[in-house]
Amino acid sequence: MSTNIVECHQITKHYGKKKALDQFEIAIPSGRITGILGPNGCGKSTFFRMLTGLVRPDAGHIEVLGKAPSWQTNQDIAYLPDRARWYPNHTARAALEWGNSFLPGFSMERAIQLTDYMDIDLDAKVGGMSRGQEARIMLILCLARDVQMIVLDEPFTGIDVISRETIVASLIDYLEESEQSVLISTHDIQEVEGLFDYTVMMKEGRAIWTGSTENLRAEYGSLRDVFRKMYMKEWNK
Ligand SMILES: Nc1ncnc2c1ncn2[C@@H]1O[C@H](COP(=O)(O)OP(=O)(O)OP(=O)(O)O)[C@@H](O)[C@H]1O
Repeated sequence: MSTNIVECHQITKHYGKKKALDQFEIAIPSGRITGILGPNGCGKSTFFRMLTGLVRPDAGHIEVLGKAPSWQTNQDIAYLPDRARWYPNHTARAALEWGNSFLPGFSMERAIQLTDYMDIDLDAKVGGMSRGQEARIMLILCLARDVQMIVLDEPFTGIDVISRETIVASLIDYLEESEQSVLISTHDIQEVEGLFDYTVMMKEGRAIWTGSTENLRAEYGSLRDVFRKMYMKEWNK
């Protein structure tokens, strides 16, 4: 198998007349925490849905973990869709029990450790939790799986800065021990800048920069500066 977990060549995807991905070209190495960064509507979720076999390209070629994505990809990838919510009347424990019954590679032991680590009361109902606590449960459902790849679509949206800092710190600590490859999309780089060791910058359905975050910083300054340039259309690459 190649050392890249994801390879996309000349991917195009339309929704009606709207072009969501435009000759999208990318190679993502394994074992990294990769940030997929870009403004609203640049195609991040479309790319993630394609990785998990939920959408197909109109043209081009995609390989994930050395194979074309399909419904079986669920065996190898833990995917957190954007705007994912859990049933409000269920407890955190019920969410984990569901994960244990239905998600391939799920470890109840690891899930319980993570709830302890992320300070979640197992007997609390999700409906009575804060947005940040619920987000942690959705993350735990992904992180407790022994899969090669974890894909998190906008996991920090709507979460306040303090909770976000806590979640990011837990993620960094937890993933340091792991050999899993993690892809995280965000349009808001505040407080997550230290999380990514590999970065893909997207704009208007294209990957406009891909490489180690260290190289990106050396070339252009902080991710925040790069982002600002993108928004202000100063980016000519
Ligand atoms: N099911 C759909 N039907 C029609 N248009 C869609 C659909 N899904 C996405 N789009 C459009 O495709 C483009 C890319 O959307 P996508 O959700 O992939 O971007 P994104 O970068 O994830 O955005 P955000 O950060 O706002 O979640 C947008 O213009 C969006 O409106």
